[in-house]
Amino acid sequence: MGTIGIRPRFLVVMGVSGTGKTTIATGLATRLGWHFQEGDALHPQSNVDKMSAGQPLTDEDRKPWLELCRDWLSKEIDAGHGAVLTCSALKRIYREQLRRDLPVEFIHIRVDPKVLADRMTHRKGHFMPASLLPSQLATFEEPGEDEPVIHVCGEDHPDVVLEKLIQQFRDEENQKELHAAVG
Ligand SMILES: Nc1ncnc2c1ncn2[C@@H]1O[C@H](COP(=O)(O)OP(=O)(O)O)[C@@H](O)[C@H]1O
Ligand SMILES: O=C(O)[C@H](O)[C@@H](O)[C@H](O)[C@H](O)COP(=O)(O)O
Repeated sequence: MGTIGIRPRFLVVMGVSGTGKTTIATGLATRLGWHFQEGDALHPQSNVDKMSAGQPLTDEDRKPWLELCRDWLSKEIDAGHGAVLTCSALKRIYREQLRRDLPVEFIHIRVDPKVLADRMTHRKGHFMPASLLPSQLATFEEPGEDEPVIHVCGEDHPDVVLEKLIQQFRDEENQKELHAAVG
């Protein structure tokens, strides 16, 4: 158990560009004392150059990047330390690649596209241009019920999102303890 009674989890905070992945993932890592990795920092330079030039990535571009993301998760799982990674994880096959043989869960942040466009236009110091938002939205595949995904509303204040998530983690721990005691 961690310092506030929550077992280590291995989370990918996902969603299209501008949904607040970095904001939520760093908030969770800070509050829970877990390790954090910015998925954007694992992109090969060729991917960053492509996105900076306003070109969307292809499946082939994303494959080696997703493998680096999975490697990071795998190392954290071996170490047994709670961990949070940001990664757009737009398609089901990408999410399958990330969690292949690993107990990885996703937190999907939903935000209205109009709000996203506004956020991306005002965000400073980031390589991702707002012009790539339509291709992000077109590529995105809504996670299925069979995928290990928690959905959150990214239009709430980040503190509200974080409180709800941590409460959900606590509730799940309590349910497990109850089942163990009864069963
Ligand atoms: N819940 C939120 N409400 C309002 N603005 C937000 C929220 N989450 C993030 N932002 C802002 O939106 C922009 C994108 O957030 P960021 O965390 O970088 O998203 P992502 O990592 O998904 O691209 C930033 O300027 C950030 O401050
Ligand atoms: O798969 C992709 O097309 C990219 O990973 C993309 O989804 C990601 O969003 C960018 O790296 C920009 O970074 P932000 O998501 O932080 O805006």
